[in-house]
Amino acid sequence: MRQAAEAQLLNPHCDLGEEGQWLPDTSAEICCQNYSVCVCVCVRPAGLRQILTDVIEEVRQSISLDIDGGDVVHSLLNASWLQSLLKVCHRLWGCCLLLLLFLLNLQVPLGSRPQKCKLEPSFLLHCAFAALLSAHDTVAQRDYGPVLPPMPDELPDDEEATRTVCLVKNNQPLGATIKRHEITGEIFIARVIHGGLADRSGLLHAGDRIIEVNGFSVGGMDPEQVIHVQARSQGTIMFKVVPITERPVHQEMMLYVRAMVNYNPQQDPTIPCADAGISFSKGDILEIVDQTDALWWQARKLPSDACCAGLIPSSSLLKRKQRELWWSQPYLPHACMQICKPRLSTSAQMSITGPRPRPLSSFSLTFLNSLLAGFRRSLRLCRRRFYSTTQLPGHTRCPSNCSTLNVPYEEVVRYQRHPHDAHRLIALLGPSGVGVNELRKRLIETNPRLFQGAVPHTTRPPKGYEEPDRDYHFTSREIFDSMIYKNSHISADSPSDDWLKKKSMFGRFLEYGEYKGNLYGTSIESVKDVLSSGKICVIDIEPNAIQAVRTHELKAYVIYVKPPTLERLRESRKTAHITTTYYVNRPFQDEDLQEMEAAAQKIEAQYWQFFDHVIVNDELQDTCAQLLTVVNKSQDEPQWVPTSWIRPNTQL
Ligand SMILES: Nc1ncnc2c1ncn2[C@@H]1O[C@H](COP(=O)(O)OP(=O)(O)OP(=O)(O)O)[C@@H](O)[C@H]1O
Repeated sequence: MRQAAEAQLLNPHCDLGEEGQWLPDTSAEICCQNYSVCVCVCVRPAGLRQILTDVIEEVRQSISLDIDGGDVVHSLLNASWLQSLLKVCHRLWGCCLLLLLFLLNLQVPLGSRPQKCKLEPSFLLHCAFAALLSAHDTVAQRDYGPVLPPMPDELPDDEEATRTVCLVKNNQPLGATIKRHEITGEIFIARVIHGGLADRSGLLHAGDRIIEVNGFSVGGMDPEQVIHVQARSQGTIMFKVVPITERPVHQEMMLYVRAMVNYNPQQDPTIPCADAGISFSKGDILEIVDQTDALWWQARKLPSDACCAGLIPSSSLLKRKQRELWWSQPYLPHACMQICKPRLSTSAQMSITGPRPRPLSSFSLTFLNSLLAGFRRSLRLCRRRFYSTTQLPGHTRCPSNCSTLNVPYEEVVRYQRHPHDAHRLIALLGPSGVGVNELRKRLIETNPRLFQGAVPHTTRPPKGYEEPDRDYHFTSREIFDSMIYKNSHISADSPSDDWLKKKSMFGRFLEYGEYKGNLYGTSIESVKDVLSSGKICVIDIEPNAIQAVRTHELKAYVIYVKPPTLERLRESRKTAHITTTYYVNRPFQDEDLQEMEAAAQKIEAQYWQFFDHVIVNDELQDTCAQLLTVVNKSQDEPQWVPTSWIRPNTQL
């Protein structure tokens, strides 16, 4: 029984009773002997009671919090205490099953039992109960080992309590890093990696001072030499440590983030241990399991079944790194600034036939410059021109506006739309010519009762066949300008300015632009009108409008339409036409396809982290089918969304 108990694999993070301690992992087989402090290794009923009490308390706290139900369930199911409880249940169930088998055996009529079953059922039952009672007595009397040598009588008062920990090496790393004290030169355990071998042993902690490794004193050694000694050991490895006296209380909390930047520990000279780091790319979801260290957090990349976490830079450290990198780059105006000026100048370069746009008033020019974006067919050429002429952004110098510099990790939660809630906005984007409009059109055609576009605003007069508020919201320039102003300056219900309040009743724009002297734009209100009618609103946006749609009220699901390889583009677009002017479509030329590919690279380099889904538009029919599936999933299945959408005022 004792051996069986010693071999059990239980979670070391849950204390089972005051003196109790989870048994170590079998794969580590820790033998714990202490020269002056006795470490008890047992499983006590009090411990189980404690777990159950914790469970009830945690559930009670979860209920009292006003948070998303799915989030609570997800947190509960992932909680370490539940995992521990399941392990306990698993083992208890194993015992019960054994007992049940004996009892069943007893129920079977003697005649029907196989001949080879020689033992009488009553005898088997007796043995089982006897073993059970004996195990109970053993545990109750605390008659378990290893039996430690008696404490020496004459122990000096200043004798330090030490702990000897013996781990059996397997092919897993130890899961701990060490460091040398700058002044004393002593070697300490710097950090224990969550879920690693050392962590699961429960016997090595950050702050423990290492005295010996495999019998060798580490006094005067460098951390590298200590690691060398450890690496040379075969079979088992033994540490003699002075345990840290006051272990920091480690509060385990669930935190999920979306990475807004790429990170590779192998290219980071400042990481304490590159092998302990994990790499991640923009858009990856990370589960932060430890934020104790202000500089280096521990995390898992999802989806993952790895129990061992890895090191990642903390939010503040990553911000600092991004800033340093940014300063080291050659100056490039940031896209959020570039997007304005080149647009105006390129539209001039483009020599679009027809009257030139009338000069904007200084008022509208200022605000148009701040968020100029193309809209529909009229400005597709501007988009194409813009992406083909601007530099690849890389790390551009715009510290105040660049979101990746300010928020390297975006806190996220799993969100499941309630059937009675408004649908999530579907925002499609991609390089010009890739097929965003084609896909949007086809999606709406599949079910016009469910899918609908937003009605745009324009300052141009209606054409004969156009119906106001169905084809366009035809507005005056004055109202359009006030909506642009509202975009930049006033909150939705600023009471101070009656004039603006009256003029801006149409709300703010997601994006807007000018073509041939007329303004065009998509307002948030137009999108909300569709959503509040119970339909799914499908719009196409410029990449720089992503931030405007990623809000609590619209909860946009952003789908990036990516071109296939150049080879496949040539093949699939043989009969397709590209829009060159308002009136002219012509077949794609190779140059168009190359421009599309280059534009795609630029968009991906800057905005990949915001894409909820990426669809490669190769075969049109296939892409349409994929799009439909993805859109349905976006509404019906849980998705990672920024925490601020669900719990405002959340910041890392
Ligand atoms: N997968 C595809 N295979 C073949 N042709 C396609 C495919 N996707 C789109 N097309 C065609 O490519 C052309 C350009 O598509 P579309 O107008 O939708 O581009 P876009 O992304 O909206 O770009 P822009 O805004 O510049 O027009 C259209 O003629 C469309 O029918």
